[in-house]
Amino acid sequence: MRRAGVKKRFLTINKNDDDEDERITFCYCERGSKDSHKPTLVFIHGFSSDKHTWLTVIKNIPHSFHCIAVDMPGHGETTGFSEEQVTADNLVDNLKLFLDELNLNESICLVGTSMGGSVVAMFAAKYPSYVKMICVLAPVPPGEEYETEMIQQIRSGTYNVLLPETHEQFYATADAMTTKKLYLRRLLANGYFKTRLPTLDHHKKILQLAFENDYPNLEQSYSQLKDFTCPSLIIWGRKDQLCAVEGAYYFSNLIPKSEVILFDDCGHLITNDKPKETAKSIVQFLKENHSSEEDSKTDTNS
Ligand SMILES: CCCCCCCCCCCCCCCC(=O)OC(CO)CO
Repeated sequence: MRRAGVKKRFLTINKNDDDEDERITFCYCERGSKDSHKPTLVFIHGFSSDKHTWLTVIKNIPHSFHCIAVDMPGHGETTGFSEEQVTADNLVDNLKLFLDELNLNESICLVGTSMGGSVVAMFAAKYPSYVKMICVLAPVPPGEEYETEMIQQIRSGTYNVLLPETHEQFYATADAMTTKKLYLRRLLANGYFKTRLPTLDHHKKILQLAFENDYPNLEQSYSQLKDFTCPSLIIWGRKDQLCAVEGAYYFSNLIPKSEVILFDDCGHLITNDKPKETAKSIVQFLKENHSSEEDSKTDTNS
């Protein structure tokens, strides 16, 4: 792998022994191993992105933390899904399968960005016992109240800032999504047009279906978070043009034990614009919330 200590792994799951079509292979990056004293950090990327988006953050997290960044169905090197299967419900349930297979079913901190943040929020609403804490970075807020011009343009088919097709559009996307030039350089270096253009139609289809089927139900899908009692960290960039920063307060009003951090000079791609600050915020949040619980355990034992 590109960074020291981070290994790339594959995990195949047979959902149905009699049917090869129901075999899925997750690809993920892992650093360290499970530690009974600390929650494992599991990272979920956004739409048309992949596990590598987290490397900038993970490299700023102390090595004592077990970290996993997984490619979600329909993305990266995870295989075995058709576009129609990449729905919010499926992403949530397949994430559960993945975690079950790795025995990570009670003490994780689930971290997600953008569409991945939405998946994390829905996962916590549906399977609260799996998580100790969640951290969402600019998840998609529900409804027209929070709808930005960019979301409107994507939804109406006028212009899709998330899937640039020409160099000109690519620069416009970089300008709109990030305050740092790094994003641009990294993607160009990786050959954006070589790696992304072949998947363009595939991602167009996934996004179109998400807007048709999942977007109208977001409020409903998030609603159970009102009973979610685990500590939740909400991170947003003040210069986010895609998911309105006011969404941070939608989530903090919904989730009982939540905390908001807003970054100045930060666009929608938080892992690109504020990798160090994001890592620092997550680690501090983990320490504050996890150690207090350990302390109280020690107190009752003594
Ligand atoms: C298929 C599951 C549906 C889940 C629920 C979400 C439903 C609404 C999706 C539409 C809104 C899409 C905006 C996402 C932006 C994003 O993810 O940005 C990436 C860069 O492209 C950041 O890394």
